[in-house]
Amino acid sequence: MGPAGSGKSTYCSTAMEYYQNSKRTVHLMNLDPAAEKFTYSPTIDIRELITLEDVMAELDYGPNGGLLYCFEFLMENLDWLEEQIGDFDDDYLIIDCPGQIELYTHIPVMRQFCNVLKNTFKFNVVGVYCLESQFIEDTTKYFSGVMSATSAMFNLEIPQINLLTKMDLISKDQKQDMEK
Ligand SMILES: Nc1nc2c(ncn2[C@@H]2O[C@H](COP(=O)(O)OP(=O)(O)OP(=O)(O)O)[C@@H](O)[C@H]2O)c(=O)[nH]1
Repeated sequence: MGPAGSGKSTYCSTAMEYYQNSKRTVHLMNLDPAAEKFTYSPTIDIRELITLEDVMAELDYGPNGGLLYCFEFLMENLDWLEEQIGDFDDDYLIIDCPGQIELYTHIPVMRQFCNVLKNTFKFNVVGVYCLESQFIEDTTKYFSGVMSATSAMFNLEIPQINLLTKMDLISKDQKQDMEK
């Protein structure tokens, strides 16, 4: 999870490759009903159940209301999800989430989804919150990002790893400052 463009999909496909190379069985789910293209092929794709585009066209919703509708629709159609993950047993499942941070910080849908994964499907759920490392150049942006990550952690009530992404774009001087 994390803001739009923070590197979530890139992290998911890299993690997927890592697990596959370590001979673990791993699946990848796209949970973004508005996703257009991927750097990976998802095993499970919410867009097979519902897409934001269809909701906006058919119900005349805006993007935010449409996204909420998609999540509510998913929660009402858990038999679809059960069919998709029915025989995963002890496999790993990486879930690539949408970039609207309000889903993690103050709207209950993602928390409900995590509860379903934990209580109904018996997964051990861990959140990975992606934050662009360039934010450390700007105190306001950095603190705002850190507070959003903290808010997600409190709201979702799952163990959370906070990840600074795009470290290759950080200058040598900034890296040295970080290490101090
Ligand atoms: N240089 C650099 N670019 C990266 C890195 N990770 C992601 N990017 C680039 O950042 C852009 C956004 O990355 P995505 O992985 O699509 O980000 P996202 O959070 O999934 O984006 P949304 O799905 O739109 O919310 C893409 O152009 C990536 O190639 C990184 O570690 N280094």
